[in-house]
Amino acid sequence: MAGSYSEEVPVALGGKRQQFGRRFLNDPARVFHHNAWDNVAWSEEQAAAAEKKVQENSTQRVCQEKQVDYEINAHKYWNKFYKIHENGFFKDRHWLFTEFPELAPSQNQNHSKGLLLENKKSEIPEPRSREDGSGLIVEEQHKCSLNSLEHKTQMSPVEENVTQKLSHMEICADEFPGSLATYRILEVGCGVGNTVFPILQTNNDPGLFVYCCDFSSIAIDLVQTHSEYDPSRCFAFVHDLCDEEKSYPVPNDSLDIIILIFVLSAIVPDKMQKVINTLSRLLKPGGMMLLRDYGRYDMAQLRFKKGQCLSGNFYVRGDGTRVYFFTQDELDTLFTTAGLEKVQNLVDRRLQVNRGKQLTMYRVWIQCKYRKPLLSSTT
Ligand SMILES: C[S@@+](CC[C@H](N)C(=O)[O-])C[C@H]1O[C@@H](n2cnc3c(N)ncnc32)[C@H](O)[C@@H]1O
Repeated sequence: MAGSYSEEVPVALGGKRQQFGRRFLNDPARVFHHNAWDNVAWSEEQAAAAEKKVQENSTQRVCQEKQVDYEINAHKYWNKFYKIHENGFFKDRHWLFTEFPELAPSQNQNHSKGLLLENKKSEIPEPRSREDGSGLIVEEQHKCSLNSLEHKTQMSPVEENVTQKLSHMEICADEFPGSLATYRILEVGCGVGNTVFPILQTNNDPGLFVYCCDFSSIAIDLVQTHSEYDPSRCFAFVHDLCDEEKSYPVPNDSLDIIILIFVLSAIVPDKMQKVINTLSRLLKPGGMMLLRDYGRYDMAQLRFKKGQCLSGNFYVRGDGTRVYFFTQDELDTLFTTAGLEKVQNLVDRRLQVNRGKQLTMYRVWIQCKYRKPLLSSTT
């Protein structure tokens, strides 16, 4: 229900940072004057009508045999999707850096270009500070690096032993792609790279490395053959988020940011928690998980017909791909159970307007940022 969300948008409007744009529909008569209105309040009647539609379209569930097929062949349905649409879908990313400035945190800061990458073993870069406070970690790393330099000048036998062990660890660490990077971002369920390529274009931090994965090999092929795919800055790989046997190509505690954009909703609800737990382990202490996904009663949910419902708020589209519609509380539980702390959990209610056809479409998206504590005990 619209009213059951713990609304944080008004807080954001109250002076800190404006979320999701500034065009408000104060006069309903002006609805067709623009293509979209931000932070639209839902009336009680509208919320009740949405609830009724969901009850109606959820009465008849997809049979068990088909449900199993959608689960075990999920990657095949997405492969089919990308075979048909290639990179023609999910392109609208105008909100990416305004909503997630963490994806390009250093754009206004003075970096000495490539310092760490070029001189990793001999020089120590200046610590950076970040708006979101995660600069603290970088400063800690800086201190550690300085300490290890001091160790190199006068070492006891015990220290030498430790140093040998450390340098062995360094060699192991060097074996993963992007191991020399200072800012590591992983996008899971990246599709054809509609987020990855804007990040690579916009974030010119020489220490940046972007990992991205999807279980659709066709999508990953499209990323890898993209003209802007640069293996020295990016590593795209096929990976099923639900496959617990398969590990990620990065160590635990190594990522600054993990992005999930309209991907958690594509996963069967009873596997979501394990996915978030696993991803959470990959984050550095202080690292953040960023999510944008479908919210409960989004227009797309209300449009489903009877017979497309798999389980509560989980549906299958005509092409065999699946989608879940979240509440803020559900997402909060998923992230906090994985040991992360809430930084942001907002609902974005937008009214999109087709002025030609005089149609109104109520969109509901949820946006979350959750941070791994500096002293963490992740599951
Ligand atoms: C709605 S699309 C979003 C794609 C991309 N994040 C974007 O915004 O353009 C969902 C993506 O999640 C991927 N996906 C779904 N389930 C997955 C899983 N279990 N493991 C990895 N990727 C998955 C699909 O292949 C698809 O590319």
